[in-house]
Amino acid sequence: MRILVGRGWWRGRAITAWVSGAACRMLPWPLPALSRGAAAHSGALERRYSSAERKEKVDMSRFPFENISNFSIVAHVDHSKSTLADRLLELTGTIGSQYFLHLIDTPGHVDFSYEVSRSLSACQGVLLVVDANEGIQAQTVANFFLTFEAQLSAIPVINKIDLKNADPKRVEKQIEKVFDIPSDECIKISAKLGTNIESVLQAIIERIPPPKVHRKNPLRALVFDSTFDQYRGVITNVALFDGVVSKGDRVVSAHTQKTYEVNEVGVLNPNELPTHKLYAGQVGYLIAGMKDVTEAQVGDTLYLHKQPVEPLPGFKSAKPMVFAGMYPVDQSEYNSLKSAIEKLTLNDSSVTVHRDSSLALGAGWRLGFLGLLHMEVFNQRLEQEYNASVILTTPTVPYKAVLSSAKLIKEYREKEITIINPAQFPDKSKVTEYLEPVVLGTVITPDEYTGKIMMLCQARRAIQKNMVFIDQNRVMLKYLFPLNEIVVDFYDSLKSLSSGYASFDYEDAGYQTAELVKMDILLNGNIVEELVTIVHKDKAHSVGKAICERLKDSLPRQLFEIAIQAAIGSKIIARETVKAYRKNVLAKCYGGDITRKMKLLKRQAEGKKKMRKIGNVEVPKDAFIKVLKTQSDK
Ligand SMILES: Nc1nc2c(ncn2[C@@H]2O[C@H](COP(=O)(O)OP(=O)(O)OP(=O)(O)O)[C@@H](O)[C@H]2O)c(=O)[nH]1
Repeated sequence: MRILVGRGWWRGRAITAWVSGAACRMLPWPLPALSRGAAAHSGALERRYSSAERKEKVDMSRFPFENISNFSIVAHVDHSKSTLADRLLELTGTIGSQYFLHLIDTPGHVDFSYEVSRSLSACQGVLLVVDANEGIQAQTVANFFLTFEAQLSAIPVINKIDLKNADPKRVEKQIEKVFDIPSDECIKISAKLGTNIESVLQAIIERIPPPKVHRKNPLRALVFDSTFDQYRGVITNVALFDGVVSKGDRVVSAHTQKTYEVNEVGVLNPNELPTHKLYAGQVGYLIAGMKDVTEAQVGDTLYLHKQPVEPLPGFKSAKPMVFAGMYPVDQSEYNSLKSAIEKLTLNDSSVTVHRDSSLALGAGWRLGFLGLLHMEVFNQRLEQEYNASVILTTPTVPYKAVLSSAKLIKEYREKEITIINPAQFPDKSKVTEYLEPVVLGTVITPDEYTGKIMMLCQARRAIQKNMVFIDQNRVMLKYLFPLNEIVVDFYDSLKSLSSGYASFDYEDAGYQTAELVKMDILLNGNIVEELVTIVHKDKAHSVGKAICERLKDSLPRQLFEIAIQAAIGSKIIARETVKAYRKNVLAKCYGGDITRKMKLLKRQAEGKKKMRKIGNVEVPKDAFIKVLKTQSDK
């Protein structure tokens, strides 16, 4: 499964940037002919620095905030954020400068919408890039609304006008209809050929307001990203809203209240370039002896020791929304996998890790991720960078229960609990209601697929909220989806129903009441702990049936009949039977070769050791893997 992932995602540089939050680049503005009102000009910053200059450090006071633009590029996958950024860099790198442009690269994907919102809060404007052939897609809409919420100026850029099928007029109209931006504000470019890129730079200067900041106030710096460097510790990306910071200052994290001494400040150009100071309005990096990224959380505010300030609004701790069990394929690899997970989480504090164990799969962990893409990327990195082979179980979502039992409330010390592990699912008699996470999904599709897509959404318990034609033959559908219904294969189904043309994106929409039940799977009357599942009442039968069928296909026949049952409480809702059979491993051994017979019997005994015994039924590890990995196929 892969959702909204473009090629660019896998480029070395981009993957780090997306997983950990954001990366930032600084663009010196090259065109002295352009000016914004009465902005003061204050010297030039050359793009290439001599080693002497590097040693001396750049004097950032030469850039008054009126000459600074902090902006970001947002776009649907493959609509060419990277190509445009490269073009802008190329163009700005030619001559001296009057303006200081910070391009803050946001992760873009909905899994990281909190990181996107924090990165955007460091900006005053965005370039909203739309492909001239594909037009507005679901991710364009999601990105636009994040921009709108952050009250930023959006500059629509229609890219790829060189394509044979480009229809910039149609896209202009879509932009006007969906985002209410007059079509004459759209800039039409070809990032590939470099056509009209100057107009984009000009629009950044003219249409994006300078940051509203106060350099004389005490320091107030937003942490909008952080990375871990083995030798230098945590490098935080900061946007200064007030004040000044320099090497030797002592800064305090508003979130943890820990104090640190600043060892280095600088800007990213695009590599780290140390500066004397950073001033309000500027975006740069700060190194201050933080040991791991949990000390520099996205959205935190840094202020000067003994000069506390009101923290910047919007801080949230990372909230995992998708959980999955992770086990080494071979238990002998437990320690190497543990060390790989530790290394990856050093750079990504939003992954939660709890030790877990399963009688069938051995020792492992229960990991929490921001979303599906986040989970997939983490898994891919384990495989690609650490050569790890893992079993990742079907993802689940965090449910909630509002307790009515005084005893349970006392035990949990709260009335509303979050349930990550089905074993903790409280009985219906002890709760007022169960809740499930929901998301507001946007689908954009050519009209001809609308009927099929609506049926798919209905089958996933989604409630339609809106439907509009964004042009003659493209439809935008909005649905409220239970998160659980899209975590497994929704995106793949949508793509195959629409021959690849529909796009999908979603945003967090809180929790809704749900009729949830705990479903047990029994083998000859004994509960299989690994397969206990929380499901919606309406889906219990189909999910239970699918698990029973899958188990039937993967359980070897044994000397006696095996009843596979799905049950809610004492009520059986699905059943399959594996007929009795005796596997005679000696069947093909004619004659009296006793050593060969012994060998075959020994191998059979070893095979049995790998089985997990449930009651009198022996279940091979592979059967668990098959069921756990595909449990929510409907
Ligand atoms: N024809 C044409 N192709 C373009 C243009 N700009 C970018 N492309 C191509 O479109 C594809 C995607 O461009 P990228 O810049 O990688 O897009 P991106 O948005 O950064 O991609 P992700 O990081 O995957 O989201 C690449 O194959 C580019 O060469 C353009 O103006 N015209």
